[in-house]
Amino acid sequence: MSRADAVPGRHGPARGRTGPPDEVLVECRDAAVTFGQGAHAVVAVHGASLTVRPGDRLAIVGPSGSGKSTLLHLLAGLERPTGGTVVRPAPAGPRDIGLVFQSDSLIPALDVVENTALPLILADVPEERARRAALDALALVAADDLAERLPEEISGGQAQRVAAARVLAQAPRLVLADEPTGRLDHATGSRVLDALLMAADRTGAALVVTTHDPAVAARFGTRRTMRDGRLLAAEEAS
Ligand SMILES: Nc1ncnc2c1ncn2[C@@H]1O[C@H](COP(=O)(O)OP(=O)(O)OP(=O)(O)O)[C@@H](O)[C@H]1O
Repeated sequence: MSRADAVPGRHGPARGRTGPPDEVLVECRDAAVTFGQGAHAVVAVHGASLTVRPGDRLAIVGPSGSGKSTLLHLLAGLERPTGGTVVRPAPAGPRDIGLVFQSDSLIPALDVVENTALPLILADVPEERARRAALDALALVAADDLAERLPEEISGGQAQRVAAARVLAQAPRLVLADEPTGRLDHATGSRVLDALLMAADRTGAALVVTTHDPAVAARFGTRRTMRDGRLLAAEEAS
């Protein structure tokens, strides 16, 4: 597989926790996922090959049910391939992969700022520093006014912004976002996307999103289309 199924972003030089230029964060080699068995088997992903390196900006596009989320779950290590392999050359530590998923993943008993700071606290960042980083990240997605609220007191779209802020605060090397703007109006969606792209530029992270939205995909250096579980060839931005 050649360099850059996903190419580096166009948003300036990467800084932060960068590694060697050819470093691979995660690679799918002919990776497949079949759910169920026999007559009920659904092949969600057919033999996908994809390499993600620091600084990559990749949008996986395609219609509902085409396998985008399943591919993202493979990259995240949340789904095991039923065929082929997914290789992660360096073992992923607690702060190495940041996930922004469709389903609400906030902890009900923690308020918004505590939820946002949680990955840092789990990685032993001192509480006050973690809280400040969380508030900064919430401000980036215009959610700092929600800081003291519980998840049940915010809307689904606001929860999506908080999930994005949590990843921004964590500053992981690989950010995987499943339809990060799916439930947001255009202006708020743009703001979340700006924040994710800016944070990834700042830290040198790779950013991989799934999306239905061509306007979102257009902001990414590389677009890969999923169709009926098949990952089509790269279409690189000019
Ligand atoms: N846990 C599961 N068990 C059985 N089938 C599943 C499971 N998860 C996904 N599928 C099926 O696999 C296929 C791909 O689903 P996937 O969620 O990856 O698509 P998607 O492109 O992300 O869709 P959407 O844009 O609607 O989120 C679909 O046919 C779906 O019904």
